[in-house]
Amino acid sequence: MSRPSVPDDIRTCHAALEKQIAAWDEAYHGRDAPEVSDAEYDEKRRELVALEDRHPALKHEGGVSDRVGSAPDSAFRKHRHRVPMLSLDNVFAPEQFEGFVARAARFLGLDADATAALRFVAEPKIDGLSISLTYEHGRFVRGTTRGDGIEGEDVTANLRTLHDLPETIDDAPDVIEIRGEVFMARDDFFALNAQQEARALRPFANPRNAAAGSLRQLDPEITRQRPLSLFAYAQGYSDRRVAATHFEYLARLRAWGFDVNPRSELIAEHDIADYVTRLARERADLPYDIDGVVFKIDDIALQTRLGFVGRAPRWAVAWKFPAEQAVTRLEDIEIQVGRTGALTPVAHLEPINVGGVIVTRATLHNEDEIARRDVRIGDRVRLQRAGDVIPQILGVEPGDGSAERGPPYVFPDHCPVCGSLAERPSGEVVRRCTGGLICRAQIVERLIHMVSRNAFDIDGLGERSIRAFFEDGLIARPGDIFRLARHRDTLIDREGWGAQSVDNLLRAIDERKTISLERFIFGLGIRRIGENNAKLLARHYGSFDAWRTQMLAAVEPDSDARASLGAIMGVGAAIADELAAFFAEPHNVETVNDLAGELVIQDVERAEGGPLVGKTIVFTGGLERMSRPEAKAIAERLGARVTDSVSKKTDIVVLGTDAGSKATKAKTLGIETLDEDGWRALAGLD
Ligand SMILES: NC(=O)c1ccc[n+]([C@@H]2O[C@H](COP(=O)([O-])OP(=O)(O)OC[C@H]3O[C@@H](n4cnc5c(N)ncnc54)[C@H](O)[C@@H]3O)[C@@H](O)[C@H]2O)c1
Ligand SMILES: [Zn+2]
Repeated sequence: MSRPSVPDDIRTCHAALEKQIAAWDEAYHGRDAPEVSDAEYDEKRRELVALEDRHPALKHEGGVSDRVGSAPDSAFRKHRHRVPMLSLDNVFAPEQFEGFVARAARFLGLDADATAALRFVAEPKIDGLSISLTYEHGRFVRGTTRGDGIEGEDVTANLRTLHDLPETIDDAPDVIEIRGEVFMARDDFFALNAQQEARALRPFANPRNAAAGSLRQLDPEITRQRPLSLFAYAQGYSDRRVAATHFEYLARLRAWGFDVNPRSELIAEHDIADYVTRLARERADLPYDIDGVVFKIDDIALQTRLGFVGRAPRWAVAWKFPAEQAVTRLEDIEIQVGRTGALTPVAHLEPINVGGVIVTRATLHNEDEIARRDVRIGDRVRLQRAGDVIPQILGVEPGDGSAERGPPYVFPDHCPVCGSLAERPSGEVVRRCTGGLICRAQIVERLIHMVSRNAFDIDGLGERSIRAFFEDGLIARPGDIFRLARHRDTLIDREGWGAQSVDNLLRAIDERKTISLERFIFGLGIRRIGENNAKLLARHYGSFDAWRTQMLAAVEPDSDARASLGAIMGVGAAIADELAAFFAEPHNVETVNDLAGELVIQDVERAEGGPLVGKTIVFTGGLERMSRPEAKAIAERLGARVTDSVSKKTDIVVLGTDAGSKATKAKTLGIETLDEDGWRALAGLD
């Protein structure tokens, strides 16, 4: 039977969705730093599944719709689970739960009575990360994360730092995998975030990410300092059956010394809805965030027969709660000015409890959103907290008409901090203060950015200190941070400081006087120059002097320097323009020079004695992931000589697409050839 063909545009759309979701998965599961809200993520995933339902030919082996989590991080030792670690299918309403039961009954061939006799274990669905614990002869030997469900990361040493984890278990099978959830209680999470902020480190988006980020540390000592908890709730591999039912298994886990959620209950189908209602009511009072209930068919023999399909077991399902919402009064709209001058509206709310968290601030996104929802000061607004810390305003609650509303909100066209004009280029949603160099808000935000973790990473110099030092005139521009030692006496006299903490701070600053070029570039906080671009620039130019010389030359729009800047793969013309605009401003150049004068900026490691030193290399055919000029520049930087034609003196020929006669010639002469991936690997680019 031939497969129905899928129109090209649908295929393209499907591929784009897969690519986007895979990237978000990697950010969320791999780096514990989600790039979008769960709601936005779930919507795209639903779109993908709907598309594949309509066009089954789109489904393919290893496709995103069947995938769990993301691949293990290479920084950890990989470990293959004996039994895969899966995700769960979701239901949101009673009919959907009935559908789940009906599918299981059909699969097992159960009649109505047998179906009615099914028992389920209900467990709160905690938002953490699942882990697998292997015990051999009763001793804990290995702990792993879920990873992509097949292979996880070995985090044994980190898990050993958890108080709730039994080191030994009695009367256990020779080999058993016990599964559960590592999570962070809500109060612990807020305390950790406050600590992160005080130290100018990035706060975590939600307790799940905080738990995952804390467990997936290369240094177990960091994990030890993080308040992680563990609930055990499932079994993986076992060479001997330890219980006939899941509920008995939970009792067994308790006897072994694991924490098992005390709200786990054994119930019949007709009690399901009641359990959901009860737990939803208790939700805000629980010390941890939950996003639903997990229901598992209790009989383990039936579980085994049911097995799994795609990315989820057939014998369990997650009943997801809607995101927590509340209604409160919008007291004010504050306009915050960011590092790059962006004006961001923040809602000030009459304090309200949303799912156990007192909320006083929420995001209003941007000017257009406020207008679209016609949000006005004094309105009663509906807000939602969905896993993430910062709640969103969903809209205005309809009033009863008795109260008069305030006037429509007018977004300011001047910076509230420096009074400069705030412009909004056509096609952009963000309005920006044009005061750049005189805008105190931008100056302070840049300083805060500069000392942050991925830039200069100065221990003990957090947002609060920067603001205070700036207010008192101790720091006015970046270079001043490295001249703070001159104010040692003044600092010691400050409230809450003392000789010792000041000296610690000065030492921490001193340690950062030697800095890598990429951190230096990133630390400048130039718009659009994030860590990735900073790295690309550093690698490309190699030294601070080379970089600065080229940036100054690139100010001229038609210069070679501008063209080659834009040609760096991943940089592009728009970013090149941004850098040029930055260096066109004499004050910026002065600031950069002043800062650099205080520092030792390290050159990017040249591959001395690397695989390309002294080699003659020829590129032929088209490269997909970089331009030819860039490839040439990289090869030269790594010590190679790049020529146009293949001869006996050629050492390496890199074959792009449609390589043609040079490929043939290389073959006749017996010269080493590489494809693009091989070239990237040799150059250390991947
Ligand atoms: N914002 C983003 O960019 C982004 C990206 C990827 C995933 N996500 C979110 O992650 C979720 C999907 O992740 P998922 O695949 O881990 O699925 P899931 O969280 O919906 O369900 C499976 C997980 O539930 C957990 N769980 C908690 N209590 C349990 C219990 N008692 N028994 C069994 N399991 C229990 C386990 O860790 C298990 O792996 C979605 O909510 C999605 O929105 C968000
Ligand atoms: Zn301003």
